[in-house]
Amino acid sequence: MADLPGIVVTGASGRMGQMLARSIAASDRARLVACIEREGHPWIGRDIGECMGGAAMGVLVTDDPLEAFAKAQGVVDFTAPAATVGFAALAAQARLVHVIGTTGLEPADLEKLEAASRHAVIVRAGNMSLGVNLLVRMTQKIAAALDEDWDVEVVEAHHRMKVDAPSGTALMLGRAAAEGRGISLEDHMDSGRHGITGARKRGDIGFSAIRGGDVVGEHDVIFAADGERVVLRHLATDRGIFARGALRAVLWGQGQKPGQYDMMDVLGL
Ligand SMILES: NC(=O)C1=CN([C@@H]2O[C@H](COP(=O)(O)OP(=O)(O)OC[C@H]3O[C@@H](n4cnc5c(N)ncnc54)[C@H](O)[C@@H]3O)[C@@H](O)[C@H]2O)C=CC1
Ligand SMILES: O=C(O)C1=N[C@H](C(=O)O)C[C@H](O)C1
Repeated sequence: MADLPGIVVTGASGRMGQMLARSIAASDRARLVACIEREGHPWIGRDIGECMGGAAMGVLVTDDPLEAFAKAQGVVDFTAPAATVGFAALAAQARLVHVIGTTGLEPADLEKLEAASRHAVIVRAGNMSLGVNLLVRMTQKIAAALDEDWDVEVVEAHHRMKVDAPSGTALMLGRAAAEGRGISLEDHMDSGRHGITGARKRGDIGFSAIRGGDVVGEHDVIFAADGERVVLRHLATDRGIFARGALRAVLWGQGQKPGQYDMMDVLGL
């Protein structure tokens, strides 16, 4: 048991944090060694199992990442951009594998992650599920096979609490379509239409976001031509799919060379 990699979960009281803490504690391939929450959070100093309304797990929630990272080989981080950038610097110092599920990162944040990845392994993906990563590959292949007579639209739906749009997954899918077409997403992205937008620009990749209720995550990639449409769809109904991917990623990252990786590397897709 002591030989298994020790894993820290950040944002432990969150929707994903709780799912990750449960999944890692239940795994026979890793040990949950600490949970982190932000300073002042009511769970600090308490057992994570009891905080989640179950039996004690023997793992405390702390607001001190240095103390937590000192006893770990990996950290799984689904929090918020500012928190993730801070954790990346500390994980790099401690040479931990840092698995990042956080979305909504800006270019300046990505530069800081790039700097951290010179010293340690980072695995980052806007979606850690096997199904979505397969869909990304399919999107790339279909986009490569179709010309600009086929308009590409990415439509996503999430729960009412989600704070970023387009979702990380929608961006992965849009980027895959752009790569398939051999164009840059940044130059062809059409997001948040409103008012007199004018006709759709040929070759653009459109994004629409729905927010409501408790939707875990739904993504459609629509290829629309005159007279026909191809629709690729992924429906997430259980956050366990993301936790499974994240656990696989943190185990895969052990022993890899420092650098930035994604779920395509982990899954060999
Ligand atoms: N890549 C993937 O497969 C997935 C990514 N996500 C992303 O993960 C992130 C979190 O999602 P949810 O769990 O739904 O959000 P949430 O809001 O339920 O949880 C975030 C947690 O992070 C904590 N946190 C914020 N700043 C912190 C800090 N400085 N130190 C420690 N803890 C801190 C918050 O207190 C909160 O408990 C979002 O960016 C979301 O888009 C969510 C699901 C799957
Ligand atoms: O915030 C969420 O919930 C999710 N976020 C990720 C995203 O932005 O794509 C992954 C998943 O769709 C759930």
